Amino acid sequence: MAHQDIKWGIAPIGWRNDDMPEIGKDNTLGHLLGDICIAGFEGTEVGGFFPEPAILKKELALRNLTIAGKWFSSFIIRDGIDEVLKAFQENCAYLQEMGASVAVVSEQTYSIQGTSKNVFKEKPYFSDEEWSKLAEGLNSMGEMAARYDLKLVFHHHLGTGVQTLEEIDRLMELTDPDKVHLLYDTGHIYVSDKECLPLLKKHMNRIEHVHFKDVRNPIMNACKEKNYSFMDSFLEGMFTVPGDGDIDFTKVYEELLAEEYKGWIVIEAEQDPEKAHPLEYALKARKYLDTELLQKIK
Ligand SMILES: O=C1C[C@@H](O)[C@H](O)[C@@H](O)C1=O
Ligand SMILES: [Co+2]
Repeated sequence: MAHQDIKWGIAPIGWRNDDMPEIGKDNTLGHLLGDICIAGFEGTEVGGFFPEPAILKKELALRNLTIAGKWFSSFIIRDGIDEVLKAFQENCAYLQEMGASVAVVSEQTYSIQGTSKNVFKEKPYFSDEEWSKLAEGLNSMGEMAARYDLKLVFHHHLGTGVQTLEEIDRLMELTDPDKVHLLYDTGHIYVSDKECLPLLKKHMNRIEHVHFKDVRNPIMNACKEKNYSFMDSFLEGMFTVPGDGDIDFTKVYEELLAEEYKGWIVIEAEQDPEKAHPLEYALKARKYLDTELLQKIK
């Protein structure tokens, strides 16, 4: 048992959403960080609205919070690796300055996550040539991340070319395990493949960062029925905090402990903050983690 090896965070996405910047735009950094403290989390990930490092560091230090990582959209297939590395270097320098441990990367070439396309039926697929280009590019990015004391963790995502377990298998096979690690997001793999444990069991040795996102089955099924996009689905309430949906997080957490996972688990539940009060949901998550995971699982 090693509960103490896990750091618990909560992502800004319940307060403000980078995929739809108008959502929760009146929620300030102070409001977010204050809520994170009230709910008893140790840190967060960087949101698009966060200020420059000097200001952010002060706000975090005042509340004894830390930064786990930050999302980076790569377009390796579309733009080529040289172009991507220029922007990624800046991202890594920023994260190193913030004392983060991971650089979260998602390949967004052909992604439909920000479009009105049906997220359940219209995901893109890469050609063999594109897979090779992606893997080569990620290896270079992983090398760069390591130079900044960071681990590159790849984020599989609905509506992208790396969504299903089969696609994650392929990416893991094609990339160097010392350079490219995996971010395990329960919600994305559950909506994609209807289960989340097989990915965890198969690729535990590559997982270096975790997002706990729960899914409400009835809403997911309704969104599928209505051919909803990714954004319409989360606005409808497809995702929620652990304990409030249909994923059994006790099994997930037991497996992480059994495999001696060390690192961050970040609660990440995008919903419309007008409908799902961010602090109320952060407290709901905290209560579930305390009572069902931390106290019961030995
Ligand atoms: O980690 C994430 C970051 C978001 O921007 C993304 O769309 C969300 O679904 C997610 O899992
Ligand atoms: Co995620």
